[in-house]
Amino acid sequence: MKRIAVQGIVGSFHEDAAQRYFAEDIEVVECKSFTSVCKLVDTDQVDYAVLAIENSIAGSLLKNYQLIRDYHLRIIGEIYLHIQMNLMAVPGVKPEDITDIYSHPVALQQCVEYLEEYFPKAELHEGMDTASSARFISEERPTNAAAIGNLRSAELYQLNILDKGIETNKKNYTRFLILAKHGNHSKDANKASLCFEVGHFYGALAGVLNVFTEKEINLAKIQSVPVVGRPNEYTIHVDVEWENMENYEKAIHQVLKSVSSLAILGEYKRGDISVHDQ
Ligand SMILES: O=C(O)C(=O)C[C@]1(C(=O)O)C=C[C@@H](O)C=C1
Repeated sequence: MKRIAVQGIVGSFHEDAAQRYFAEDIEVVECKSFTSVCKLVDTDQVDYAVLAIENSIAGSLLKNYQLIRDYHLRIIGEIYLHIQMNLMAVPGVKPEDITDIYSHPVALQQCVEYLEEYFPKAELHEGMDTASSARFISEERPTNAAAIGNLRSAELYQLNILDKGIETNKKNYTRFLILAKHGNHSKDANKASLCFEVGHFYGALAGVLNVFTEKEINLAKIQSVPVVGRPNEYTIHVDVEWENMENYEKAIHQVLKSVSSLAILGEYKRGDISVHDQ
């Protein structure tokens, strides 16, 4: 059985992403941090890891870009999940009783408008993940606190749903990457994640991006990530998609001539944003 590391516990969105991506019996290895998730892959203690990389409301998880590079991990796939957030508490607790709310920081960010409108005075507590926040509420049984998470965690930890769909925007999607220690060349790859650095002179980045245009490669995402210890310097991460693999290979060949370093983090089959709606 494949062993998959995720940050958080059973009932978290990461666990859900792992179950849906592999769609077979898997052993989920619960971790306390994104760093320990990456360490487990690096030291061969798990086969794969699932790592959130961006959310359509909260934006990119920059630290995770850095971790993938630091641990030299390979991206072998991706999955998008439609994220719905819910307010939950132990039975008997009413919205007017709530003074404290627990969840993952990214989940809290996704509900900021709702929290400002309905719970402007509540103290927000950042937990390891949404599911452990739900479990905490379930174990401690506070009469003045609630957690934010998915419906599955409410069910698993026997909490009452006080409000459903509290995220700021209903089109709330998180993209998760599937990571391994070694990449495999996938024949049905139609997307790649690359990173590179360019010099500080005019047109340096535009020159690289133009290569993709010329070769009819779609630039799906561009993200600059600070180089730690070198202020004002960035690694440029791009996700590119193609119809014709040959065009992609030619583009890479060309790009190599104008960047100071290029790493292909992974070539994989692109995930479908609408498939895994809750
Ligand atoms: O807290 C969880 O349940 C998670 O899986 C973490 C996480 C994240 O890291 O962004 C995953 C998906 C949602 O965007 C909210 C939180």
